[in-house]
Amino acid sequence: MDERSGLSDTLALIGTVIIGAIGLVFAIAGEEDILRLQGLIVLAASVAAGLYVATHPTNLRQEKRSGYFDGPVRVATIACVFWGVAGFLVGDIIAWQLSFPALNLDLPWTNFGRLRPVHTSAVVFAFGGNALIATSLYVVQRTSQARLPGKWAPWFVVWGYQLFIVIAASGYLMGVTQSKEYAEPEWYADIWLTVVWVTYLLIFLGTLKGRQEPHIYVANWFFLGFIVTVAMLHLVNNLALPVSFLGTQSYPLFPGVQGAMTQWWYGHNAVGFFLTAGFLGIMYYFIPKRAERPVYSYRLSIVHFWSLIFLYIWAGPHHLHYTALPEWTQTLGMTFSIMLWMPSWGGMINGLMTLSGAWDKLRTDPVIRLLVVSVAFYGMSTFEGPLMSIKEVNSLSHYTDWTIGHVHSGALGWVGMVTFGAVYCLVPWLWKRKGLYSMKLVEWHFWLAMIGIVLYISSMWVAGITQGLMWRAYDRLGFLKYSFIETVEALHWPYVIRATGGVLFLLGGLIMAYNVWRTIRGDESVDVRDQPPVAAAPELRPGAIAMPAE
Ligand code: HEM
Ligand code: HEM
Ligand SMILES: [Cu+2]
Repeated sequence: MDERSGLSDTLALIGTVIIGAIGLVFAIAGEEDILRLQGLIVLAASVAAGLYVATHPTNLRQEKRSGYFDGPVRVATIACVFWGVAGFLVGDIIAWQLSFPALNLDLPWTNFGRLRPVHTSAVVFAFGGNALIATSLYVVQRTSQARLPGKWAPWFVVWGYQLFIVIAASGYLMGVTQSKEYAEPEWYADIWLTVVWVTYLLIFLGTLKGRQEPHIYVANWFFLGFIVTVAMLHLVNNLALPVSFLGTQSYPLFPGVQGAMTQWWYGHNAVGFFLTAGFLGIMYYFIPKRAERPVYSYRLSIVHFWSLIFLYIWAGPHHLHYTALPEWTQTLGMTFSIMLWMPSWGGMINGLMTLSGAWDKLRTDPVIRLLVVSVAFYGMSTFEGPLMSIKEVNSLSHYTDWTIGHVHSGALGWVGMVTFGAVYCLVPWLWKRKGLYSMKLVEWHFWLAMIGIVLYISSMWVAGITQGLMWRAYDRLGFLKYSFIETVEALHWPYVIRATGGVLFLLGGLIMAYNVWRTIRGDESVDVRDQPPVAAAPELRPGAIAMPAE
């Protein structure tokens, strides 16, 4: 064992001891049951991590010789599938609750209010976040021809992130929330995420620094943009003062309309950088790789990147139309949202046209189909978004299920499908299998998810527009034509249809989990002939990006 690896083991051990000590303090002195319980979880996790580090001393030189650092990527891939299924399940439960309120069961931890953030965090941060961690750490190594730095840091990122998810979700179930959408976890979970995220940034940058390729492939720009911006958003939006360092509650630093603006600057850019930029990184690697075609226009991909990040950051006020926010701010948000349409569609065209000369693969390879359909949904939701940001349209759509439909055309259609495609590519590559266990099952997954999405978003358009029009209907004397409860009753059937779509989408997710499990277990592929040979295409390089045949 050389000196440096000895040092990294010692540092890792010190880290686990510090974290374990913090867990112990919360477990003993926490002022609320939930904080004591979470302290115990942290303590148990650190003890397990500490034991593992202590019994697995490293030999860095030998590790380096073993090539890419893929253990953490494998864990994140499995976590993505696991949390995906969990998140879809909770989403469908709350969808049925909206159709049949009795399903709230009159218990605090099963009611809609607590389960909704469990759903949103599970799908966005746990399913989506693990997909991004897995793909970014996979892609940056391949396109840089370099190994992730450190011995324990990449493991810390992946397991530390899972711990954050467990702390956040257990908190929601027991009623802990700071009531900021998509940023519900309280101060202590936020601090933990900051530590994990900064480590993520450092290992990503470290890999780029050690790259053997002079050029930084465009997917890495998108991943880096996502990591850096999410760090900034997370820090600013979560500035808060805890009531007590041994209690869960805190107060945000920004009051009133400034608080609202900060929240939606965050919320909107969580969409822009988490759910969009990061997943575009996936698109720019996995589509060319799977199709064995160069990116249609590398120049356009660079323009796509810079225009996207420049425009997205200003569009947040479209979430606060007709509020106390100054008029000019709302107009600014609307203007930038409309401009966003262009780079978004430029990117969509770039993704779709990458298939030029390989369109037949759409017929033969359901994995390519998942990836390509996701790009089509990207185009659809980024057309709908600018439309909804126009104040006159928003006056109808805001507060209605139209927004929920828009969210899920992006979330199920774009984020979901592109992730499924990436997972189906990654699993045979990471576990060095000849192919997936079954392509037929991928085909099934594709169709179940597709029909699920169509049911979801079409029912929400109907629900949203019905709701919006009923709310603004007046009678001859100027009275509201409908009482609120009548508008709720009108939504029953659309809600049932949405929840049915959710069942199909969930079934697709379960099929994926089964297929992934059989592939990892090493079961003989039932239809390996129908699959592209694993790792046939050379790695994407700057030159090869234009010419993957090189
Ligand atoms: C089986 C699949 C899914 C079902 C049945 C489902 C269902 C739901 C339901 C019922 C809501 C609450 C709507 C309301 O408050 O009126 C919701 C909200 C939400 N879901 Fe899903 N969902 C699913 C998958 C996903 C996925 C994969 C993502 C993201 C990648 C996602 C992201 C969101 C977000 C961001 C919200 C909050 C929307 C807002 O506040 O405007 N969902 N979902
Ligand atoms: C050019 C791109 C886009 C623009 C301009 C845009 C614009 C908008 C607008 C105007 C709203 C409604 C705000 C309101 O009335 O409250 C909205 C909501 C939302 N959009 Fe988009 N959108 C875009 C793309 C996307 C994509 C690709 C996704 C998902 C991957 C997405 C996810 C969401 C979510 C989660 C919300 C609901 C936020 C909430 O109220 O909780 N958007 N978007
Ligand atoms: Cu937005």
